[in-house]
Amino acid sequence: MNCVFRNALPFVTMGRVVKGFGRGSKELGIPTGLPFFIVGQVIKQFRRGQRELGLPTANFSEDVVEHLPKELDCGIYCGWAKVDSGPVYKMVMSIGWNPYYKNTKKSIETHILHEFKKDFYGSMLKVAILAYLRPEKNFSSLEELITAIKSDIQAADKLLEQPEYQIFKDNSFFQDKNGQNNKYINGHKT
Ligand SMILES: Cc1cc2nc3c(=O)[nH]c(=O)nc-3n(C[C@H](O)[C@H](O)[C@H](O)COP(=O)(O)O)c2cc1C
Ligand SMILES: Nc1ncnc2c1ncn2[C@@H]1O[C@H](COP(=O)(O)OP(=O)(O)O)[C@@H](O)[C@H]1O
Ligand SMILES: [Mg+2]
Repeated sequence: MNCVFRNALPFVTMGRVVKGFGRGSKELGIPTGLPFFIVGQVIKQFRRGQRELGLPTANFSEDVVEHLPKELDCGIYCGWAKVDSGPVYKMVMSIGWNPYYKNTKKSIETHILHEFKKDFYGSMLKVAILAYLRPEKNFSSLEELITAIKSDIQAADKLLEQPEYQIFKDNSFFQDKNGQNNKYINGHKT
């Protein structure tokens, strides 16, 4: 299974920019290049999400992090996510160094707005990153970090209800064909 995913990675492709995505602006310091689609394997990290924050984050493998295009700056984002061939759910995502924990490696972590019955390490995670919420920050307490993440979740929950974000839920990127996405393979239409 590992091998199948590794052969398919990195899988990072850019999609069509639709009306309402005039957010990317160098003057405002907001990243351009959205929406962004990523698929990769979920790996084990520090387990702080579940154990310390009560907010698990599915972390992408190192190959995905290494091949992330420069256009996608560090920060907090939201969009849609799908685990293996499951349903598409809302998600919030952190891309960066987790300044509160002073990580030495960059990570891409997705918290899915759904209660899963069990962990899904090793699964294939697909994400459509649609909107930038804020830069990553340091906090003086764990409670402040948790409050900030909960506020991101609320903001994402509301934002993703808007029609220009809803359409991505049905994007062909998320559709399975023989267990694989055959429409885009490593950025090439098939
Ligand atoms: C929506 C969201 C926002 C986050 N914002 C920050 C942040 O501003 N600063 C920070 O240090 N970490 C931030 N994080 C990352 C958490 O610190 C991280 O998810 C936690 O350390 C779990 O890491 P682990 O998966 O390696 O166990 C954020 C995570 C999410 C999901
Ligand atoms: N709603 C969810 N969103 C993201 N991951 C979840 C969710 N529910 C359960 N998980 C599981 O929790 C794991 C992440 O927990 P976390 O404490 O962040 O550990 P790690 O440091 O290994 O990423 C995910 O890899 C996944 O298997
Ligand atoms: Mg995590």
